[in-house]
Amino acid sequence: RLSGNLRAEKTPANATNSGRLLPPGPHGLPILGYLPFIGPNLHQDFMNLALHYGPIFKLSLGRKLCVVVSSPSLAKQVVRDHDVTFANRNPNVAAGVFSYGGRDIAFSPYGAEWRLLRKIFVHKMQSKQSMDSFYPLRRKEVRKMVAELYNGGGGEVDVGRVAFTTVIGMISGMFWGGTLGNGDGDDDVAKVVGGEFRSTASKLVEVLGRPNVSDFFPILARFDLQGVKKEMKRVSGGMEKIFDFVIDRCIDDMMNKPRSHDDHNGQQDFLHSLLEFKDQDTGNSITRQQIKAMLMDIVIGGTDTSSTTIEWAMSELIQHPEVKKIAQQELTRVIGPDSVVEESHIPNLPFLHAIVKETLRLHPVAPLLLPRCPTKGCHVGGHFIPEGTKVFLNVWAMHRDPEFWVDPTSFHPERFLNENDEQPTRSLDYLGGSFHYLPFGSGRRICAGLPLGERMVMYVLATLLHMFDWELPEGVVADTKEKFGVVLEKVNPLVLVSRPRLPNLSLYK
Ligand code: HEM
Repeated sequence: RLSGNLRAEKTPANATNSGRLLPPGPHGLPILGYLPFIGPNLHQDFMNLALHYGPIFKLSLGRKLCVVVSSPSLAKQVVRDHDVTFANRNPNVAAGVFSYGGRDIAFSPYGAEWRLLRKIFVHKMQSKQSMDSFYPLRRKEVRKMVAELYNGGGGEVDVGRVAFTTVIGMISGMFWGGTLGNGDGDDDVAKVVGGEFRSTASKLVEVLGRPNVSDFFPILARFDLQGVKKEMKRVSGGMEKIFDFVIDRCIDDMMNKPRSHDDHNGQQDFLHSLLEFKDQDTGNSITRQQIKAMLMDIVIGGTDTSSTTIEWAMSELIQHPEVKKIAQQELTRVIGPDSVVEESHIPNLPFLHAIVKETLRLHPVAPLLLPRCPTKGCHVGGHFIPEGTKVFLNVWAMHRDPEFWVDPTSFHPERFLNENDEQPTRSLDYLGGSFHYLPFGSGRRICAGLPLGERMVMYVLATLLHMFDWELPEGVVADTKEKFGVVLEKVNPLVLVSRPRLPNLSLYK
């Protein structure tokens, strides 16, 4: 549990003398810094250090100076008061490879290119109109998931895997559904591309999460001692080939059948929109490399984040059957026992929203967000943070701080229901103005895919709970052991058995 130390934001006695006093922190060893003392779960180690050194501390990981911020008021200074200074990233070597040296949205430096890419992404893919028009594609994947679970006949189900397959199917449909379909039609090429896309996407995330000595000792980076860079080049090269293939098909398609691809309620797939894009002010298009970098971001930022959240939610629910029961009662009330879930039902499910919020509080998939990097020296909480420092916001610790949360380590979705809970809850981005709940980050670099992430998580979770009853297999005990990586995963994948819950079995086919 957190102690008062975490909240004691002491102003250092000599801060005014030097004006450049770094935060306190452990010394570590020469050259290696604190690296040998860090365990696999960085977010937990950082919380323990915060208990000792306070809500802002520094440590060296190899040659890299890092600062960790663990209180909402200091987080606010970083992401709001000094938002522009901290709107830069510090990509590790593997991220540098897949993003073409930071030419994507997630890792490009704050500036005109980032603004343009983010604007295109948000307008073309995340606007309500686009989201609504892509709904048939999401629905198709959810229906497929239901049929597969039903046809599995109650065997054991790896919930994270099912969620991942569904989410990646939704994403590929939105990318190039108008060009290739989702790979489940008759087109053999589409099938191969779809299958390869799924396996390459998994591999990409896995390589990105590998610890890499080059990240801590830039001087050694050119030797690529563990071969992470080489492996990332190989895997992202594979993904690039898929993107190139589909982009070429899409261009052919546009030349042969101009403006014909509007088969999703008048909305083209995302790739068509990107290829047709022209900046209103400059008339410029975006380059093929920028398109591919953006697609990489969506694959990496949008898949595991969403499917892992679904797995964590199911994991908590299986350990809290009373909460699962209330959620299923809400679903029956809103949707009825003779209908499947539609996205239009989602705003009317406040209790399910509360479950997802509580899941993201206890298991934020990015417990340290994506690290920020100040473009110039800056003061936070009276301490000096030099330019180029890697700055982590430990939201995992903030989400468990007893100053802000009653009984913080327990799963209580009710805490997110308030006197307005009669009103439909519309967004996971609740607490917009406060800084003790930041599962999607905050400020200019807040998650660019929040609307889509929210829709996918809510829709898949609602369907799993409405259509099926879930239990642990005989003799299996549930747990919530977590593993730090690109996303905060479960150590032991959640395996459950399912049984149809609705009487009308034709709804499962
Ligand atoms: C449950 C789902 C998701 C969670 C919890 C999540 C969380 C996050 C977090 C914590 C960040 C870093 C924010 C910061 O530094 O302040 C982020 C960034 C980002 N996310 Fe998500 N994300 C989710 C889904 C998605 C989806 C579905 C997409 C795309 C389709 C996406 C695309 C991105 C991108 C492009 C960025 C970088 C934004 C920038 O640097 O400007 N995310 N996300």
